[in-house]
Amino acid sequence: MLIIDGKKVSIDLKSELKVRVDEHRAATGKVPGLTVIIVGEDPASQVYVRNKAKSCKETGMHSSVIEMEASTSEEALLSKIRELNDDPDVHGILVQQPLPKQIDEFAVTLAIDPAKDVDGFHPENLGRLVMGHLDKCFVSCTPYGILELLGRYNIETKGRHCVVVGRSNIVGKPMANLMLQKLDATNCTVTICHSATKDIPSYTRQADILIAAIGKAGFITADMVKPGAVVIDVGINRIDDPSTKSGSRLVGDVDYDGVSALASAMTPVPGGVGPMTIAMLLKNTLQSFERANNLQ
Ligand SMILES: Nc1nc(=O)c2c([nH]1)NC[C@@H]1CN(c3ccc(C(=O)N[C@@H](CCC(=O)O)C(=O)O)cc3)C=[N+]21
Ligand SMILES: [Mg+2]
Repeated sequence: MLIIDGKKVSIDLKSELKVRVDEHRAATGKVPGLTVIIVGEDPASQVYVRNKAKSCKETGMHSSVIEMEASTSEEALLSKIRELNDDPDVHGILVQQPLPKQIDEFAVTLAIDPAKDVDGFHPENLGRLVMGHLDKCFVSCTPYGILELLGRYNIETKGRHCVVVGRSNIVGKPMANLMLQKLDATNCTVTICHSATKDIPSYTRQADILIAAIGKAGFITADMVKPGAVVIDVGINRIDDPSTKSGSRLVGDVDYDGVSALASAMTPVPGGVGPMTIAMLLKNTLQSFERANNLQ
């Protein structure tokens, strides 16, 4: 079984991005800038925000983090976003989700300038993706990272059956629509399963490429997978494990030990899709900078 090493690919990709950032700095004196807004103090969110800032530094990009209190009003957040929309040194804006319940996530998504929406969540970006205008949009980072992995590992996709389990706006829907496009690492027949699907295993067992984005630890078991399938695990679930120092560990949506015995290739958790999500965020931020400065 081939382990699809997202950690390694993300390191390669970040060093490729650094070369371009260094060239831009030398030529223009400017570098791409990413601003992350975090509202409240969710510890998991803080870990991601720190990882993002660290990766920005590694690639020579500028990063700033704006921390707002959990009680922040929607209007205060929207006004901060408008300020960043107008700031020419900010090329990417990311508002960490989930947001506190007094704030409407969709209103926030709509407020971000689509040209700075490096998450690819704005309907203009998701709409362009669905219509296949990928050169003019931002592709949401997790699906984009999975595409990059399939491409770099030369996974055969054309005409094969891709089953996506999960229909979120940030993973399942963009992922399924990408796999439908006529590109090198896509061009699949696509099925989407979700919480109301009757008999999910009857679909997953038909998958040549199975993408699990359910948010439930170990949901995909060996009996649900066709021998030889390529299995992509998007899940990031922290579960209790008294045998570890921290008392918990990260597992995916796929039962790794069972499924790895019959899959032909598989992403691990951690070290699979997660690090690629961050690398693609930086790639999108660089792309935004290049568009803003007519460097493409
Ligand atoms: N507006 C917005 N955009 C996001 O992209 C976004 C978000 N909100 N909210 C939270 C989720 C989650 N997310 C992750 C990114 C990287 C890892 C990652 O690097 N994971 C490492 C391990 C990290 C660890 O050890 O905790 C891995 O899988 O190997 C995980 C999770 C981005 N998210
Ligand atoms: Mg879902």
